[in-house]
Amino acid sequence: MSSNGTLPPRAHASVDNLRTYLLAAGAKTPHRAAVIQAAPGGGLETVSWGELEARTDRCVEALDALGLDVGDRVIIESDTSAEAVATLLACATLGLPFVPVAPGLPDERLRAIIASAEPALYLQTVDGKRADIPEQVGTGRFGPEGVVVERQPVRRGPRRRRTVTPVDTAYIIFTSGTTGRPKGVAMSHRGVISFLRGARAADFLTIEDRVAGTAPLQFDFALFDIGFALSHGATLVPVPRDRLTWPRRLLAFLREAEVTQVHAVPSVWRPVLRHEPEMLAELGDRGALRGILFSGEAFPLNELRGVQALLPKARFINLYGPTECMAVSVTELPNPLPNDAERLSIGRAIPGAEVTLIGADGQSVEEPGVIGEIYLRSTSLFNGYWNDPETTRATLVPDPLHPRSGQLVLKTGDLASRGADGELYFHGRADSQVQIRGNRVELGEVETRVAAFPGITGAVASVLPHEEDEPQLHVFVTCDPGEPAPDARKVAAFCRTALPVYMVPHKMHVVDEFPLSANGKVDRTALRALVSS
Ligand SMILES: Nc1ncnc2c1ncn2[C@@H]1O[C@H](COS(=O)(=O)NC(=O)C[C@H](N)c2cccc(Br)c2)[C@@H](O)[C@H]1O
Repeated sequence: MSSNGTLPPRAHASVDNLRTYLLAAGAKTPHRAAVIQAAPGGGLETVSWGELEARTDRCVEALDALGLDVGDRVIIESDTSAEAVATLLACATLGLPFVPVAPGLPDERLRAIIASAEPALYLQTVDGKRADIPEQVGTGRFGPEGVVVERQPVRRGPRRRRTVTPVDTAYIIFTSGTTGRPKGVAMSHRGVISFLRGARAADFLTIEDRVAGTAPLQFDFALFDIGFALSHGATLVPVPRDRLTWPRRLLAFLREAEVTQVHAVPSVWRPVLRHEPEMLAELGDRGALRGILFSGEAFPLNELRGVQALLPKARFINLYGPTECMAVSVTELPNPLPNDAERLSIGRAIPGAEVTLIGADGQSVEEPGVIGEIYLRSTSLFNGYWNDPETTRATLVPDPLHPRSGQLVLKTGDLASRGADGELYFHGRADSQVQIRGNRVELGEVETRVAAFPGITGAVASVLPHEEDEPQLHVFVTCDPGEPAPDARKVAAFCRTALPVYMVPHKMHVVDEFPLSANGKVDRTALRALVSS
């Protein structure tokens, strides 16, 4: 009993809460595997649904004893694992927003997140290496046995909340805001669950599936992998980070764990295509692999075609959307893609959500092929940016179709057009739209064309400022290891036959591989720095 004689606040079983929603599917089959993961001593270990719930409740008891109140933040530093899932579900049970971070996060980044989120508690795994957590934050470690608190959190007065509601914040994802100050995306239980419910319409998973997740825990892709797998009663198979760096090790792990679905950003497949195509084909041919889900950035068409050719029987899902709404759409792509496909469909919003394209004139775009900015109406919209009402107001805006209604919609900053059948096609970020000689350049189109040149395996286009002249279009390319470097003039001529002159790259740079961000997306800023240095 807490100080004022009432029960500590908890999510009632009938109420939308991440814990209730993610454990529900396994409640009837407590002996089935909820998580299959690399065992500390090598090989694999299985954590059943019954064991996952027992671990979650052990964590709840330990956290409950600290007297924290609904809304007090808990940082969880870990890779995805059964222990991490139990700990974040325990936080959800008590209404403690968790802030997931991966072990590789630089110290100063963690300090910035702590300064912004002012967490009550910082938890890392039993073998975590992090030290020097600021004094005002409680610390502890978690493992298969539950949570052990090392430094008590500073009590912030009596509990004032009596229960945990669906609109309470489930987690805060800190993304690298353009200003360098971390931007905390606060997502509610209702938001996450409404997206996961809508995503089930894709009918992509069954309880027999083993879903490999490859995203770091600070990326909402990882939270989606956990949510999508567990809400279907399927088995989550977290891929250890050190397995991601070498294709052979990654594919061996997928084979050993008999994985049926792989969720990954497109860049995960680049080294696999380059070094171990046959091994990937085997996973689809004689192995269990039957589904690929990707998100985070457009999958380069030539690379997607390469993966599809090696997995002719697999289903491919393109998941698009910003963290501020978990995502917008879940679209199954044809395998193989039609030969004349020039860009990937991002389909249509999940059931229960609706996209409106808004043109430069602020009116809704109705004609096919015309580009507008994606505005999203949905119950999966985030609660706001942590401690930043101004940026929140610029992102959760009055419905442009009915400004007086009080309804808010998400202004995504992404551009799209609709095909004849109403499906959406992604045209990049509004803030990265570039003009050359007054013409809008579609970087994706430039990249697709350059990557089609014989011997070029990848292309990333970027407009770089030029001191005395106007901005110039550069393209960074990776090449077939066995082929001679392509002649820039021939590549330009190849582009000239298919693209308007202002979209023909002015300069080509050959790189060994594309630098990646912490979330595994191509790091365009790092590429641009190669030139200005
Ligand atoms: N499928 C695509 N084609 C093209 N461009 C994409 C795609 N998915 C994103 N993007 C771009 O990435 C931006 C968003 O970046 S983000 O906020 O870091 N979040 C992400 O990437 C992750 C994303 N929320 C996600 C991923 C998996 C599951 C869930 Br549930 C949610 C979008 O606004 C788009 O510009």
